[in-house]
Amino acid sequence: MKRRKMVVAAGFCLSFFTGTLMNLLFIPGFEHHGENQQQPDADAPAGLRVDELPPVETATVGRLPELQRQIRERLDEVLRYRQKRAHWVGTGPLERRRLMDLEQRSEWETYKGIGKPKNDYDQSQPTPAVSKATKSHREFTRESVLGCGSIDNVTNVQYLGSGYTKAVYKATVNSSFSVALKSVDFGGHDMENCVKKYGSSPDCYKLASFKIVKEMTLMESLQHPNILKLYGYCYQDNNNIKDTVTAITELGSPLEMIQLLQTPWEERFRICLSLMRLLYYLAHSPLGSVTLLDFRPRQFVLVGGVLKVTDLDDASVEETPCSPSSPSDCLMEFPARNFTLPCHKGRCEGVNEKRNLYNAYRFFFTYLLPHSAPSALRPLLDKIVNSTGELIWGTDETLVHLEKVFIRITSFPGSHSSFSLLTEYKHVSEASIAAENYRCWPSYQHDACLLSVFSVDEAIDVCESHAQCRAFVITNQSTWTGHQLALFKTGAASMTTAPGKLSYIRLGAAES
Ligand SMILES: Nc1ncnc2c1ncn2[C@@H]1O[C@H](COP(=O)(O)OP(=O)(O)OP(=O)(O)O)[C@@H](O)[C@H]1O
Repeated sequence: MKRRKMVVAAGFCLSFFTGTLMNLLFIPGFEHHGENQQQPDADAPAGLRVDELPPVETATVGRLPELQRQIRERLDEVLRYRQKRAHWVGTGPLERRRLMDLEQRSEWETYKGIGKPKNDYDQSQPTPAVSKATKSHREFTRESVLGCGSIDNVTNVQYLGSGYTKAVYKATVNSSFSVALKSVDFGGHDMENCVKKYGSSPDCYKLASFKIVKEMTLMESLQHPNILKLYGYCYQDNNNIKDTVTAITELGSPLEMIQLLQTPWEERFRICLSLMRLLYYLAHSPLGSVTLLDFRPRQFVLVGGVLKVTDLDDASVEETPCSPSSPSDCLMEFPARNFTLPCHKGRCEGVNEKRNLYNAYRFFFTYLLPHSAPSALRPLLDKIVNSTGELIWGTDETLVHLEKVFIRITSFPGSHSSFSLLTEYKHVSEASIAAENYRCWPSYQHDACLLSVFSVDEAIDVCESHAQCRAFVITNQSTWTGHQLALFKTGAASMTTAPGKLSYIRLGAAES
């Protein structure tokens, strides 16, 4: 943690003086090959200084074949995904480029070819726009594919987060387009532990960078609205490490569970529905049934209220092998309970989708679904939560039930609606109430009571249920489900003209 902060601090100090991303963060991938190499900086964290690493000790030399074996395994895994993808569909531009690289290299050499564009461009593709800074073979930029040239002059760089292996930064490309830049965190736990054990920074980098390469491969192979988009990548030398990789992806905001618990139910439901649509896709993906082995909320981000998975380096398509005579082969263990799945044709049946589903239950559904849900939907939601918690349903059936909830909330009034008291409210068209706010929960606005309602009837019922409510405004905004947002008020003295808005004042309520 301390080291992480050092990296960030050093990065921001440097950025202040130079204004370039390269100097900013020491993100691998921003040093120009062939240009003046960055001199080791006194402020740079030790983990980044390959030239200052202690010599490889005799004790670590014997362990290097082990490190090479791990690198080899990661390479093989990426190649397997690539083959599956190639069998499945014609390749996209990024993938095509990588496949061309792979074809032309010896197998062992391929680790550094993955993701790296060749010198010459595929003639069947439009000529890339090569900027002044994109003269080396490391550069490629196409209309739809970002490369090193696109991130040379990024602005507004901000540290977003880091995990065991990677560090992620937000940056603006062309002063207009925000992206996330993901690279190996040289000061992170993964690199630090590896270098401590094996003493070889370039090899440890290679091992760690395969996580990014795998993630990029999966992002390209698995195209879904709930999987973060890969915009491109950049391979460049960084200090003494060749071919460091930076993935350029869609930008999201990290998921904060505490914050989510305070958001209106409709938004929480949206996240659960997004997640279930993702799990359905993963269960039937072109690569096979994909499981997310590391399924914590921090592996997801929100993009405009939609949940997207960002961390794919722990995704797997391997289905646990089993023998029918050994039921424990298919034991799926979680902290609070275990499940034993059937063994079918030598594989634990549905293990990948069931693992995802139970994780969705324990990290998301149980917290986000029932809590302050409309009462009319409670039976259906309780059934979803119970069935996923017991793994009674598979992914398909769970999605069907969540889609049913979605249809109900978009077609029928919410739970509040019981009977109309419309005659007890005075209706004023083209009017809003500027002040007289009070707070309620769970509001779309922290200092006011802004709730989603299906109809005026429902807004009246809400107002009747709040002791402070004397009036409300039906705004011209709506939520993602199409429900209107209504602003509840303690009075109507501050009423003003407001085109498109409707105010309702409780009869008998003070208007002045
Ligand atoms: N595209 C993105 N937009 C916004 N934030 C992101 C994005 N990608 C990742 N993050 C944030 O950066 C953090 C680290 O990214 P990531 O999970 O890929 O790294 P990691 O080293 O694999 O982490 P872990 O130890 O969880 O496996 C994430 O927890 C997330 O909060």
